[in-house]
Amino acid sequence: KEKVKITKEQQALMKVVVEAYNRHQIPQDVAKKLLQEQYSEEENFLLLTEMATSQVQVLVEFTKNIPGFLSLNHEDQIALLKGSAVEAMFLRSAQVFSRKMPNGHTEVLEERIRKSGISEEFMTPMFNFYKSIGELHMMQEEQALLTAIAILTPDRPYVKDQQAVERLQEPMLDVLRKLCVLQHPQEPQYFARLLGRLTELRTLNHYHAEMLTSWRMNDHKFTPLLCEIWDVE
Ligand SMILES: O=C(Nc1ccccc1F)[C@H](C1CCCCC1)n1c(-c2ccc(Cl)cc2)nc2cc(F)c(F)cc21
Repeated sequence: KEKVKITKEQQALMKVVVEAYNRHQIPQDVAKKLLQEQYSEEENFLLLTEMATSQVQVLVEFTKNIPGFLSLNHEDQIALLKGSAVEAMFLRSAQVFSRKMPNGHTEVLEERIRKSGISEEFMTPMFNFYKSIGELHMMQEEQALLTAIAILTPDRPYVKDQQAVERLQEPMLDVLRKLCVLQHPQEPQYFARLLGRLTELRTLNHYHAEMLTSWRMNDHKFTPLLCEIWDVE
């Protein structure tokens, strides 16, 4: 059985990505807000657009710290950000949802989200994803690397130099694979399950524009940044 070993360079890569991931976290805690009180559908929509707008700004800062990203072709940098912003938000939401909370809090949080204004048809796929992320009990190194791997997806629309993106994504996949073997020795399939979540994440991508435009309220206002990043308005 070959002894899996994380090299010095891989340690350094992981450190950079995890520090960037932890540095660029959402300032105010949306879960705490939602647990404090029940908001109207309009207030929830406004909260979502504020959270999502700050999440995009945070994502850009995180991405700039991914080794090699800033050396990519500039149009490709934009294509990768545009292609992954919604996934990064759902991944972040899933991580927020699966955080250990005092008894009963997760149920209240789920209830508040169910009543936030999102139309019923999207609840099942969204909560299935959140629960499947929760079951993985991901460490923050895994969360950070998985987010970086999602951003560095070579086959996003309009990416010209896919090989250059692959060359950045591969080292992340290598260190994540080793980390999974070392942290979850009893679960040889754990790495594959992690990557499977990225596939599930892409399906949520299809729904996101409709989730927003079908929000139970009229006159949906988006920030200019969200109009750029999300396919709305
Ligand atoms: O703020 C949000 N997500 C979010 C965005 C950026 C960074 C961190 C985030 F958590 C929204 C709120 C907004 C206010 C109304 C309820 C949903 N949100 C979603 C979500 C996100 C996007 C769509 Cl289209 C549908 C639901 N899923 C959540 C699960 C949670 F555990 C959570 F705490 C908040 C969550």
